[in-house]
Amino acid sequence: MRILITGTSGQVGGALRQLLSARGADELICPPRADFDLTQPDSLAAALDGIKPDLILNPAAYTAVDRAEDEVELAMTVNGASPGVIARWAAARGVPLLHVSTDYVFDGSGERPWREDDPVAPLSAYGRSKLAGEDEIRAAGGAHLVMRTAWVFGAEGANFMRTMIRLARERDSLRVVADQLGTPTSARTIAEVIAAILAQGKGDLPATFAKAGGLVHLTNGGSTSWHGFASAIVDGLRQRDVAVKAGDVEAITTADFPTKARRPANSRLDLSRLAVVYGIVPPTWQSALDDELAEVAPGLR
Ligand SMILES: NC(=O)C1=CN([C@@H]2O[C@H](COP(=O)(O)OP(=O)(O)OC[C@H]3O[C@@H](n4cnc5c(N)ncnc54)[C@H](OP(=O)(O)O)[C@@H]3O)[C@@H](O)[C@H]2O)C=CC1
Ligand SMILES: Cc1cn([C@H]2C[C@H](O)[C@@H](COP(=O)(O)OP(=O)(O)O[C@H]3O[C@@H](C)C(=O)[C@@H](O)[C@H]3O)O2)c(=O)[nH]c1=O
Ligand SMILES: [Mg+2]
Repeated sequence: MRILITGTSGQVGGALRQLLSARGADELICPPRADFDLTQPDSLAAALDGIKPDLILNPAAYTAVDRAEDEVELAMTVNGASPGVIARWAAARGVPLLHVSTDYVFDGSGERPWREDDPVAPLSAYGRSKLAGEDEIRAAGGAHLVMRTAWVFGAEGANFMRTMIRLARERDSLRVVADQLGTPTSARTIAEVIAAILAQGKGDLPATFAKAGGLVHLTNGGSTSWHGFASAIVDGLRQRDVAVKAGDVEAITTADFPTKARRPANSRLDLSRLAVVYGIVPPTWQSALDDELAEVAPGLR
């Protein structure tokens, strides 16, 4: 099978490329941004005609949450309009599309984890742009699976774990918000779950996507706050004998840490559908963090 993977210089695309190429069963086409530019939706149909994929995996996105507040149109084009073009191309040719979306489509109200059919109400320009992408894909009417994930981290790429590692080694103290709850999710876990679903879909991927109604939540197991995540990162570094300058991580509130974009207070995603439909129960976020720290720690000692 010819699989197009977008965004392979990013966390999720990179992990997908690594995992699927190690399995060696498929031909992977991983264009750099210059050859598949989501800021240019009008160029994508011709690019897709040239690539001729049998399956499209689309993790590429505009992911700068605060900057999106000042680049609303650009974020909308990359995260909304372009996925729409890809989805219509795919629907017209019977090519299944797997797309990655976000917890930031929710407003973060309430106390329980968000289910797939709960009402969406994004608080940020990034969240609105990702919701637009979801809507475009559903409207295109082809075989699709939108996977909403959250708080993506890993040994590579720009992410909160790597930011905290850098700050903990540079600064005397860390201050991190304790009133936003969610689930850190490793890019590796996301790639493994996607690969497992693709394996289940061998022969009839559209039916496998349809079993979930085209939408499924996917994070690691458990939940914490950004403060809890930061504390676990610092503890994990110490346990691995990495010198850390910062003392305890100070718990602060969202009001103490002003940012351009608003973020959901309750970002936890309910994983029941993933378990019921696909029989997949991802590892806990602590176990995923352990795996990533094991990879980076040797280089930090
Ligand atoms: N990061 C997170 O915490 C979360 C992410 N998500 C979603 O998961 C998906 C993957 O995120 P993640 O891997 O972390 O993202 P990254 O920011 O690590 O990577 C984004 C990728 O998209 C590519 N990209 C950005 N703009 C364009 C463009 N105009 N044309 C082509 N390619 C482009 C980037 O390429 P380049 O290197 O050229 O910039 C990069 O390869 C995204 O859809 C995101 O919305 C969901 C929840 C949490
Ligand atoms: C760096 C830093 C951040 N924070 C806060 C700000 C924010 O509320 C929270 C996380 O900060 P970040 O900027 O890393 O997170 P953010 O960029 O909002 O992460 C989001 O990215 C997009 C792409 C998604 O889809 C989401 O699921 C989510 O992962 O931590 C602190 O409290 N102290 C700090 O020193
Ligand atoms: Mg960020």
